[in-house]
Amino acid sequence: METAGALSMQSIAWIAKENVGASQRNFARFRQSSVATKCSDQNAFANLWIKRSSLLGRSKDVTTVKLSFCYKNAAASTVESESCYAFVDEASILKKKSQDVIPYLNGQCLYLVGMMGSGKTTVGKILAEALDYSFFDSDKLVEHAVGGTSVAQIFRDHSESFFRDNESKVLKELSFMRRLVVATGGGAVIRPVNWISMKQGITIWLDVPLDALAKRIAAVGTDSRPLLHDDSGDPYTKAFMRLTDLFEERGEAYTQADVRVCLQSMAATEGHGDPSALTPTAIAIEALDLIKDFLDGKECGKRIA
Ligand SMILES: Nc1ncnc2c1ncn2[C@@H]1O[C@H](COP(=O)(O)OP(=O)(O)OP(=O)(O)O)[C@@H](O)[C@H]1O
Ligand SMILES: O=C(O)C1=C[C@@H](O)[C@@H](O)[C@H](O)C1
Repeated sequence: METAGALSMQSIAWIAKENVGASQRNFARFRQSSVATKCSDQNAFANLWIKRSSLLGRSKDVTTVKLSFCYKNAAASTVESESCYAFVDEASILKKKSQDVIPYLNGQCLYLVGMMGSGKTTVGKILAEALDYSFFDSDKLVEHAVGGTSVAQIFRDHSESFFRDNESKVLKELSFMRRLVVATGGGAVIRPVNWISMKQGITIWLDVPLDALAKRIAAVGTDSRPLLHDDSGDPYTKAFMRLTDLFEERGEAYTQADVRVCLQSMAATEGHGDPSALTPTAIAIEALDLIKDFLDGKECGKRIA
């Protein structure tokens, strides 16, 4: 179709959530005036349908785009329709979303909280690069502060509470800084004093189902994770059992975060239901969306008050 050919790749390289309207199975309608203006017939208007998974930034390369045209005076609502392929790449989406969120952030730090293995380091580094922030891992800072030994060794040579005291000191020092993404230790949320430090910035909970966490941890082993290492059994089962206990103790604490990135919900929105299929970049993109919503809400609150 001639008009479908007029749809430029540029026009769909970026899909803002607020432009997404009604949805069909696996497709979402994308309202964009530039598409309609590319319609050669002034009496027609266009609907652009983009594969839903692309909206989460998951499709790395090609996505299906359906373009349908409705003529204002026609009896049938849709008289022409065409499918084509377009490139929607995660990197451009991440870049665009981070540019959008930077003015709202105004240099505030981001603190990633979540269970061990939830991706705080992996997603944190992606966010830091996209926002042109510095990345810090609080576990690494504690290791450095205690003379360069590993977290596991600190637990062995000293105690968990010695580790936690140093973790609180590190978080307090970071709270005076700006333009940082901090991956916190999985247990940082249990001390209220740490929330006072982290709430100087924006707190983001990476909420990953325990089953997916146990799979990730089993894949890399539990040597570096002292709280998981002592139990016996196969790596997946011992990780899953211990994570379940820890989550019972801490689940509530994570809900204090300003923003919750729920991988189960993301996977459900994508239609496949598998949180393990979500890329770290897609998770970072979702985090940026939610951070912007959170900061928008704060601004609205200020205006209303
Ligand atoms: N979205 C993802 N999909 C698949 N694997 C992932 C994803 N995010 C992280 N991983 C993998 O999971 C493991 C744990 O990730 P990462 O170190 O980022 O988590 P963490 O929350 O910082 O962990 P910890 O609190 O124990 O330091 C790594 O092997 C990483 O490559
Ligand atoms: O979940 C936890 O309590 C921990 C997570 C790691 O990041 C480390 O901070 C340490 O192993 C404790």
